[in-house]
Amino acid sequence: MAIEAWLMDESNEDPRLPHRRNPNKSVSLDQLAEFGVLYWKLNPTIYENDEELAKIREDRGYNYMDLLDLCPEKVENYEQKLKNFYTEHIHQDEEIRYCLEGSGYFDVRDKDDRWIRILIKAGDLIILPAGIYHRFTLDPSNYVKLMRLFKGEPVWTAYNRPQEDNPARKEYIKGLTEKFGVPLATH
Ligand SMILES: CSCCC(=O)C(=O)O
Ligand SMILES: [Fe+2]
Repeated sequence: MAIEAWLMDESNEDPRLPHRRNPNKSVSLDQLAEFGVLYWKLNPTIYENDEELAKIREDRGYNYMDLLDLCPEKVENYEQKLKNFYTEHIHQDEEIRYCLEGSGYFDVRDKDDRWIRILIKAGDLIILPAGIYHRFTLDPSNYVKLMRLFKGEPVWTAYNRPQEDNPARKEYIKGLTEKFGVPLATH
């Protein structure tokens, strides 16, 4: 099964609920790729010895790797971290996450500034481009184990919205504008 993504509804209910529209408006891999979100399906049970993963890491220069086991026993300041993850932000580098166990939601803004919700399950590797507004939440399963990849010394700094003067944001918007040739909602 490929990745599953959909346009979010507008309700303010618990973020961990699916927040699908009625009827559901699904978003395809091709649509995600159009605004720079990339995806691979891998076999999470062999991650320590996976040639496909090794190839992606080599091709894209991801020499850094660590594991994030997102549960209260293993993460310092668990509640605060979750809160920060769900605060809309960008980074100056790509965000690369590979789900090894559990599940969760990455929300990204599309080119029209609407939230797209992406369900991440074991085996899903996702790359968010530098400068894209996004956030993360656990789902009702309440658990995820993620591999974090990075090119060079890792920088996890999150810049909360608004970031329209941030060079990474400007670069991202420039790419979108060249592709779609339309003014974007920016604020
Ligand atoms: C739990 S990883 C995803 C959260 C996030 O956006 C980040 O770490 O910057
Ligand atoms: Fe992030």
